[in-house]
Amino acid sequence: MRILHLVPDAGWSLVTSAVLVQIAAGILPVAFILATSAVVARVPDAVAGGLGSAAWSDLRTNLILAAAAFFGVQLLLPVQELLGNLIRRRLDDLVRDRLMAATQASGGVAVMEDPELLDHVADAKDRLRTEMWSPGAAGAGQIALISRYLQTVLAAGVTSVAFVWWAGPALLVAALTIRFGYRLGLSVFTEVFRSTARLRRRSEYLRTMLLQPAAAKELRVFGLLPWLKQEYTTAAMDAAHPVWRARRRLFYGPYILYVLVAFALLGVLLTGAAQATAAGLLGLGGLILVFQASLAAMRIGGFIAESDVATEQGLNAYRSVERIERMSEAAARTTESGRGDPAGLPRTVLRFDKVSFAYPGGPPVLNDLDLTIEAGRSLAIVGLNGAGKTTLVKLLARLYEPTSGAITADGVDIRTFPATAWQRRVAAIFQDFTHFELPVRDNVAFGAVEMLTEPERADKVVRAALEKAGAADVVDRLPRGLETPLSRRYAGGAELSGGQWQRIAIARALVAVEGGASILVLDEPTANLDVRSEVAFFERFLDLTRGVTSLVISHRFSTVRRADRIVVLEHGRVVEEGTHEELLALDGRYAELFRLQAARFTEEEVEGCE
Ligand SMILES: Nc1ncnc2c1ncn2[C@@H]1O[C@H](COP(=O)(O)OP(=O)(O)OP(=O)(O)O)[C@@H](O)[C@H]1O
Repeated sequence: MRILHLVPDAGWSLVTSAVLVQIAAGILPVAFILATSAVVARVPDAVAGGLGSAAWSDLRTNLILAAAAFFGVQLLLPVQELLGNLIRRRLDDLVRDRLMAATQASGGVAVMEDPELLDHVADAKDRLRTEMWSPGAAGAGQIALISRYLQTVLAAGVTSVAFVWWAGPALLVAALTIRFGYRLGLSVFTEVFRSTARLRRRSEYLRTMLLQPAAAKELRVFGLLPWLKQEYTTAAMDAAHPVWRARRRLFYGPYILYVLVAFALLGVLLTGAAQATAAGLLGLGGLILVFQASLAAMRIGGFIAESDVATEQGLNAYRSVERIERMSEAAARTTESGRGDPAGLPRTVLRFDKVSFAYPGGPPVLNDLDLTIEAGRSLAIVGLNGAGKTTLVKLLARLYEPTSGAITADGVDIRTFPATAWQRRVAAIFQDFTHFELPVRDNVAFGAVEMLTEPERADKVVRAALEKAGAADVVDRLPRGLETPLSRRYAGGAELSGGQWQRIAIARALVAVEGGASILVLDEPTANLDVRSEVAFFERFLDLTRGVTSLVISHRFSTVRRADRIVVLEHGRVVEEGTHEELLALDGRYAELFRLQAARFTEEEVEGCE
């Protein structure tokens, strides 16, 4: 029923045409059986009457009818397939759109990291890619059943009329019982298959690692290829074994039952029909009719290639899509329900007020954190690995929501704005920022994507940002300038170094500021820049972003010391804050870390001079 509700979305005219064709495809085989039996019944009289007799012309008419029914069935086959394919494609396109809309419904990313959601996404994506087992194929498969059921009912009816009244009901009960038993087995099997989604996801990940260039360097340098192949084989077998076991358990037994019951019932019916013929109660044509119609009626008990697996697997994929929609809608209700407008904020201050946060199922990362970020000033955050610096920024960008406490902009809780609206205020370049395999222009203009609708302005702004980020000369050297795709996988594409990519990302952030973002976050912005470039960048950066609220996370003290204020994060709390000089004078954690790093640099310099 679930899938049937979806079917009309393929378009009424298409669905109506497909249903009509299916009805014809259900009637024609029974017409063929009737006509061929009539042919057999008329042969003795026609032979006796000779050419030109009434019996002969009767025989000819029935032969023509049988031939017409036969060719009708053959002609309808490609039409059934074509209409089925159209329905499948249309429905799959719609389901694909729904899947994409669902995964983008929330401004937060927590739901996208939920393993349950990821299993459902993997399952739905897999099934949509196969086409044979997709929700669309399930819709088309349901329609294909019309001809099968119609044929069964008509053929059973024929046996009742032509032989004994109970033959038809007996055939129907036997065939449908076997069919529903088989379908039940199929649905349990599909559930078993679905439950292996996580195992299949792991084996798919290992296979992708073997095939894609991302891990090619490490796999070779560390000699991981044999290990990975073994691991992939094990993972693939772990995913396959439960499916194979279920297949043996659920299908072989019912299939044998089907064959036995079909044989027994057909044996009784056909022996009865043969005896009736011998006794002169049923003609030769009647015997052939009962024989063919009984076989046709029982056929529905077996496997129906164009429908069975597709409907079960497609339905499961559709359930996954519905589950994703429910999970994403629930997430979006939390992140997008605010109605406020954050335009122009913050004018004075951003505040973390007793903010605590833990990733789902994980230990606390932030504990009652209080932090004040003055608007229009620069703030640096330092702390050891895992202290929660990036997490703090993710909360500020509303990629996650605090477990308790609140983040406010000029005193207004930022949850009163839709997350997607608030995110337009924030330009963040994360440590693991995305290397879009797209032209330089897009990579930079994505800071304010609406700019791409005005190519001339976009080019001007992009060039200016590249200049400021110190990446103009890198781009000038590229074969197609701003048009160069940043990946060797495309003709005329180029691969950039880590530091060059970082400059591109910084330019992206500057474009975002130009586009109206008022909070600029740079997480380890200079980690890939050499020391001289880093110093030059920061001097320029502070000038460029004057008046913008900027947050910089860095392990390099040469970077953070230039910020207006510095906070030290430890165990999910701010443990020290002040200017570089104040924190040194405090002689606490910051001073200790600074001295450690300074000592290392001094040693390196001394060694370098020796
Ligand atoms: N998506 C995530 N899901 C679950 N746990 C996470 C996630 N991201 C980070 N963590 C955990 O949260 C803690 C803080 O991580 P975070 O990235 O905020 O630290 P950080 O201070 O930025 O560290 P680094 O200096 O190494 O970048 C770590 O223990 C990490 O394992």
